[in-house]
Amino acid sequence: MSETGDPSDTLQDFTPEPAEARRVVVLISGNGSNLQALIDEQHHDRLGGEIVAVISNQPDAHGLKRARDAGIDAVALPHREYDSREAYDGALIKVIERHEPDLVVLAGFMRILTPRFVQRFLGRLINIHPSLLPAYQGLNTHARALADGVAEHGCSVHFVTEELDGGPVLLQAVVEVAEGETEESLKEKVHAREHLIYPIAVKWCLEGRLQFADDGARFDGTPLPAQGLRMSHADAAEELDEDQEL
Ligand SMILES: Nc1nc2c(c(=O)[nH]1)N[C@@H](CN(C=O)c1ccc(C(=O)N[C@@H](CCC(=O)O)C(=O)O)cc1)CN2
Ligand SMILES: NCC(=O)N[C@@H]1O[C@H](COP(=O)([O-])[O-])[C@@H](O)[C@H]1O
Repeated sequence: MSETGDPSDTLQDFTPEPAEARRVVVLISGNGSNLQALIDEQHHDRLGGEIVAVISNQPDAHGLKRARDAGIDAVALPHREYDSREAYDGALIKVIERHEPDLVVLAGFMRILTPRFVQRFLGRLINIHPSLLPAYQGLNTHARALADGVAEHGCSVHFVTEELDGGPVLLQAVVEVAEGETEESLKEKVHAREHLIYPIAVKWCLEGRLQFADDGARFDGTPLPAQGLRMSHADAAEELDEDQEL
């Protein structure tokens, strides 16, 4: 972890440590199904690192139970106990830094982060968003996509920047919107693909294959297109299965 805080320093100095030494902190607010997908990959030694803490702004988040059941440090840090977003983010930074993460992963973390927080972890802070960014930034993405009658929807993994859901996209997965699709059925389709691509994105970030740069993101040193790498269901399953064969 670079002391300058400059992401290019952080990433250029990023020499992949052995997998067991790479440390991940996950931030959640709710159910934690994406967290569970990461935990499951870790248990199969396919995550490329270890989840050392799970932190939730919602003390009753089911994801905290998932963390405890997996023997992972589960921390409730209620945002309602702080007078301002800045005060909360300051406390959140301290809790995270105690765990010395190589990567901070937002997995259904429903708080807009302050510039101070983003700059502290820029380049090693990622999020999964339930749309094909740059479409449908923000909340209620499935309902908005259905209301617009789009034929395709999906999910995106991106580096987190100060611009809400505007950071460089790393991976995307596309789902077809069927006739008669409901918000719930579409959410389930997208969730299933999130659970495939997020562990892959985390692994590739920890390995230094996905890297943040001032002009976007890179995969194995090559600049990524604006919508990142599109991963089909088969691509993602193969990537995970390949590791399974190792
Ligand atoms: N500075 C950034 N912060 C966050 C980003 C980001 O890219 N830049 N990604 C989001 C994740 N996110 C969508 O993927 C998201 C989360 C929360 C909200 C939001 O409006 N939150 C409200 C509270 C909503 C609630 O409690 O239900 C708020 O913070 O006031 C929008 C988008 C994570 N943060
Ligand atoms: N804007 C952020 C956002 O909407 N994130 C979305 O919250 C869900 C969390 O589910 P989970 O708690 O079961 O992982 C996921 O679908 C994720 O894409």
